[in-house]
Amino acid sequence: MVPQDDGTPRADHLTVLFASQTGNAESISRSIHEQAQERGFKSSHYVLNDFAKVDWDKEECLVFVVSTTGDGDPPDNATKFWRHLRKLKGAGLPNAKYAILGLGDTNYDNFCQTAKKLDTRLQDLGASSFYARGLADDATGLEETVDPWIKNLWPVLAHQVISVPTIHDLPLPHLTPQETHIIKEKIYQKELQEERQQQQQVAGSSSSSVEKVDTDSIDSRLKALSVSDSTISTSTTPQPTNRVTPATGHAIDIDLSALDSHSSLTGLPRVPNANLTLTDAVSEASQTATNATKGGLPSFVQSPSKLFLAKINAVECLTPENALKRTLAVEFGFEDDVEYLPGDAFGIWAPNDESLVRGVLASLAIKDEDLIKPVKLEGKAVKKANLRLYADHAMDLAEKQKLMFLASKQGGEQFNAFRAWRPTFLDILTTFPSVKIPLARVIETLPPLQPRYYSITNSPLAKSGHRRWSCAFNTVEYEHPKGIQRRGVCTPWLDNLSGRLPYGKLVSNPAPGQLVPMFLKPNETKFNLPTDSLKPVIMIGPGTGVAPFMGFLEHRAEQRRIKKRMNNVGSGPRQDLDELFGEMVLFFGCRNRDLDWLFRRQMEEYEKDGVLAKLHMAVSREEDELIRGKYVQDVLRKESKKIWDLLSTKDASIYVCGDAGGMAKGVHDELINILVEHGGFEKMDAMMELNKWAQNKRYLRDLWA
Ligand SMILES: Cc1cc2nc3c(=O)[nH]c(=O)nc-3n(C[C@H](O)[C@H](O)[C@H](O)COP(=O)(O)O)c2cc1C
Repeated sequence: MVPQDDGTPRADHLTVLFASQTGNAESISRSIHEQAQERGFKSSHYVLNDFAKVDWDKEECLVFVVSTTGDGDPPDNATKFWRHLRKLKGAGLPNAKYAILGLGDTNYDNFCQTAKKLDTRLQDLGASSFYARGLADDATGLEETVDPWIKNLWPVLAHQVISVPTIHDLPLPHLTPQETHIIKEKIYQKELQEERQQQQQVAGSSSSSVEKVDTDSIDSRLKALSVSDSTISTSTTPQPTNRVTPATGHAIDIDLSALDSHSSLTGLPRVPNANLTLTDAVSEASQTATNATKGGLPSFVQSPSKLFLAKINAVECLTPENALKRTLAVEFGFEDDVEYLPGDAFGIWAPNDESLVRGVLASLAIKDEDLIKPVKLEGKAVKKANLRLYADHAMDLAEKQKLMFLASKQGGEQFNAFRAWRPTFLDILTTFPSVKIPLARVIETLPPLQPRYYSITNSPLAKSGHRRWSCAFNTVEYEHPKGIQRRGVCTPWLDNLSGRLPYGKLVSNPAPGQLVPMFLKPNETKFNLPTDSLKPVIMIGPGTGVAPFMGFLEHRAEQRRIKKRMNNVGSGPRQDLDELFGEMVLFFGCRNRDLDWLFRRQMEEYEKDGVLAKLHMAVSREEDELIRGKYVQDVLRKESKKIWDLLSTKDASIYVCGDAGGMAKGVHDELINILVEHGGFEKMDAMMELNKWAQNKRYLRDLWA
């Protein structure tokens, strides 16, 4: 155990174990393990029969996800473990603290027997439970228990296991909002005046104030955003019309070989309760429609913080056709002033794909699209209880039988295979075309739309920075392993709104009149520039992980500009900029510099102007990759001496943003190596030191799966 700042001892890692017959417990436990890693816990994942790989004497924090099979029996991949557990004597596990999530089905007599027995046995062996046992019922839908159990596990786990924080803590501004305002007032007064004049001129020549582009010298900012040969144009993109072609769904093959026509299906979930009437749904929809015409949200959606209706100021495509990923930079503008910091993010409420909505309407023979708009039609988690509901509404007997089979205990394997296709709601309707579900039931059984989050890439200190947010993202469109094209919700929507621009093309005001509902998501960790501006900043962000760092760099450029101007007013002593601000070092990674070096021009300019002390590139698919280093962690290794100097002599802070998997782990390991190699730490001490830095917000990570 490791004593923490608050004196509570915590384990240094977490072990997630599972027992699963048909794959549910396995995938749930894997998801817990992956989420734990994303949240900065060191976590391992084992099937229970591999118990010998676990050092039971040392294990201090265990999470079990176990199902029950047969007649209250443990799954096959836990039987060896079960025997081992029976043989253990006395208080064999005095140090262990554990949590158990059981999966079962109330249609069986021995509901969640494995979980219950495991709980009792662990207590007998001296282990103690640190979190209430969860028992999920496949009859009503596992997710009803599993989702909240996992959600509430994290805060409890934080008291059990040490972690490197990855979600944002309270923001700590370099300048307070008041200071920002005062400085802006003084320095920008003239510029703001010019800007207002400019806006008045444009307003005078524009008939609609809503469609008016924020003329905050937009062309110059767009140019600043763009690669040098960008073509800037104002969009003539056609607006979404009612003539969108309905999408076609994919019929999914279901293997019925295990369906024995003589035996009956058991373990069927209960049909979800019907609470919503069509009258409610219609009134909900009319409210939504009213809101929608105002550019607002469906009425049931609670925006986590104040909602802004933003215009799309500009869009630019940052990558050419032959790049692996299509990356867009988008700038949104709004009329209110908003206080935020580089490192903050914003959420967007994007609508369902219009053609998908139309496909569903056509399939269910419904006209009123407002009714279907607020529910999530893209598929991720198909629920057995919903399939059971659809079976009740299938006109065709063969389809009804297939749906019942998928929802039953006997069809467990086929259900998992079906779910692996990630079917959209339209795919389900296409697979079972005779299903005609009443609209109210569709609305209440599908989950609501979710916001999507993006890191802000600009600074509030820049001109009109408090009235615009920029971001950069890869458009999510991919081929599912089964050969189906799948796409995200928000990124293709924004891409389509701007007419799917080619590389190097930048469009201002691409969707006149289109208002995008969005809200600020302030940092919850201190993933902001250090309060002490003299502290060096080491930024590690390959791919779109560089997004918040572009905000950091613009902020620092503005801070330097403000100081420079201050140097030129009044009679005080001149200050050397490099003495006022610590070094900023960026480690950026891409595949090929000609294809996906995002924000290249800005990075080069920042480096030339001294804002960025050094840009370190890692390129993974170029011939000289061996010279440069393939991944950011390779380049970190090459620069290890310099990094150690910044850390040991100047108290530098480290920021990592991007993929929670390989990259974050590789970087973490490399930082440990640096501490060992140059700082003389033992490996274990180096790990502890990094954890301490994470607690002190000197080592910050903003990661995604
Ligand atoms: C053949 C079979 C027998 C089952 N027996 C039980 C049981 O005795 N008690 C129980 O609570 N659940 C029982 N279940 C339900 C499963 O535990 C439940 O469907 C669980 O989600 C399966 O998880 P898994 O895929 O990880 O094995 C049984 C399921 C099957 C297919």
